[in-house]
Amino acid sequence: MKVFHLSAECYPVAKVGGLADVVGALPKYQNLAGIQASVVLPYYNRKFVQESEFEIVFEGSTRLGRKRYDFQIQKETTDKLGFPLYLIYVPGLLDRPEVYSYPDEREQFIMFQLAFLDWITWSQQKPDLIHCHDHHVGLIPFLLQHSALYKRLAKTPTVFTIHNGQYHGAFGYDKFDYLPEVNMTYAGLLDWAGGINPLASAVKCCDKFTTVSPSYLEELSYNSNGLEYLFYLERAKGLGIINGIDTEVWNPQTDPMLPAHIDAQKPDTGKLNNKAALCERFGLPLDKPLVSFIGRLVVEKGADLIPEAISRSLAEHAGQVSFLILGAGDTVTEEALQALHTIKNADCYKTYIGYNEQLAHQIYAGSDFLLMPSRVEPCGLNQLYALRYGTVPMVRRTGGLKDTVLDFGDEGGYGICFNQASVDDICSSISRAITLYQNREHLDLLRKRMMALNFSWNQSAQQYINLYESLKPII
Ligand SMILES: Nc1ncnc2c1ncn2[C@@H]1O[C@H](COP(=O)(O)OP(=O)(O)O[C@H]2O[C@H](CO)[C@@H](O)[C@H](O)[C@H]2O)[C@@H](O)[C@H]1O
Repeated sequence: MKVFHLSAECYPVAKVGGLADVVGALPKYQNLAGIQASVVLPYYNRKFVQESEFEIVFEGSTRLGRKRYDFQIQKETTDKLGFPLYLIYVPGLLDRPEVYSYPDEREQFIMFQLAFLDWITWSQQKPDLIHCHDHHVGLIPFLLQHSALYKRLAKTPTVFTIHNGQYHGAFGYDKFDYLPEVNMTYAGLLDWAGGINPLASAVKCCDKFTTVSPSYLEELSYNSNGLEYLFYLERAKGLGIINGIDTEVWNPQTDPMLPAHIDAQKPDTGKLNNKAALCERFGLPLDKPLVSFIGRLVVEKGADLIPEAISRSLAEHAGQVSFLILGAGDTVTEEALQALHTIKNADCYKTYIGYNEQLAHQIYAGSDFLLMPSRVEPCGLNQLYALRYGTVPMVRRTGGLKDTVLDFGDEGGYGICFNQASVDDICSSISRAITLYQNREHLDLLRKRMMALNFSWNQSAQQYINLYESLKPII
């Protein structure tokens, strides 16, 4: 079975968040399970691309509005990521370093989709299925079925995975002419609330949509930034499949980014050595429980609550807990986190504003607790990395966090769970963390329990394959 994954991100080529981790791992595990899964990405002028070798496998040109663009399909020659990787190179549009935030982002992603469809149409390929990830490639299911240009592929099944239902990629009808000629009888399938909405269109037109956890599938019907009714209507087409993690990249016993490795059977020494290196780098005390946060500093992640929760906890538990934050995002939150460095007890607090992959690995390994007070969390990977690195996740019960973390107070549990994305709930979970840290035997038991959990991709990759198989008769 031949499947193309289409996405804006893929680790290690271009990563902004968890989408990259999934697209960089799922196809690898699917190939190991016996299907032929490839990844198609926009071309990014970044380190991985500069340091790898590519061959041109197709050249074409396609129209976007009034302009015609030449494009190339470049294939990485060695398949070193565990799957064939194709980049779509469009001089002047898809040839830049950043993944998002260009003023012509809309044009970039439409062009990406059109060039992909042109390529597989003109090169006479016959994929068994096309798997699209998030709104950046949400127009594919509609275009396949309702543009005469791609008629040959019209019956190709499509799966659409929602990693984040808050972002839809919507745009106005003034950009309608960026699309190729489509059958206007069906143009309503592009629409939501008077605009072209790629996420809504994908949900309407795909054969099956998936969410990255079962709980998130339910939540979309009451929290999806305006698409609630659509998700309610289309609920029979949805399936929740929990993300896995790439256990080769995220292996505490071999991870080259760590100063010390962690043995899952005897985690204490490895944890301590990692914590010592981290505390030394940031000037934090080694003998206090270290609570960390890693992620985009946005409202969805509850990042705006963190500054007040930290300042309150440092006042209530002076000298009993320390904090380390790694992230970038909303300016107000970044500034509030920076301002905390000047408060009383600030010697137990450090923040690093920016993106740093290696530091993230070191924080998962060297922290005692990882805080995730998310308002919305479709799956969450950070808690899975924390579990694998023996760090107790402190999570708000929502989406995938609810599906993957059991409170240590419950039988067989290992994490700290709370119900509200509020400063109060975060502070009480910090108090629980401090108490737990004082009971070293219990903490050691939880670490061993967490590190024995299996969140590898094997099972979820197979669930996707089963889903693909179930769509085959449509061909
Ligand atoms: N400043 C920084 N420096 C270094 N590394 C950083 C970083 N900020 C974030 N990261 C890394 O980026 C990834 C974030 O993963 P999440 O699952 O939290 O992602 P995100 O919300 O982007 O993705 C969406 O898609 C994923 C995948 O489906 C879902 O799990 C998730 O719930 C959904 O919101 C992790 O690998 C984390 O370590």
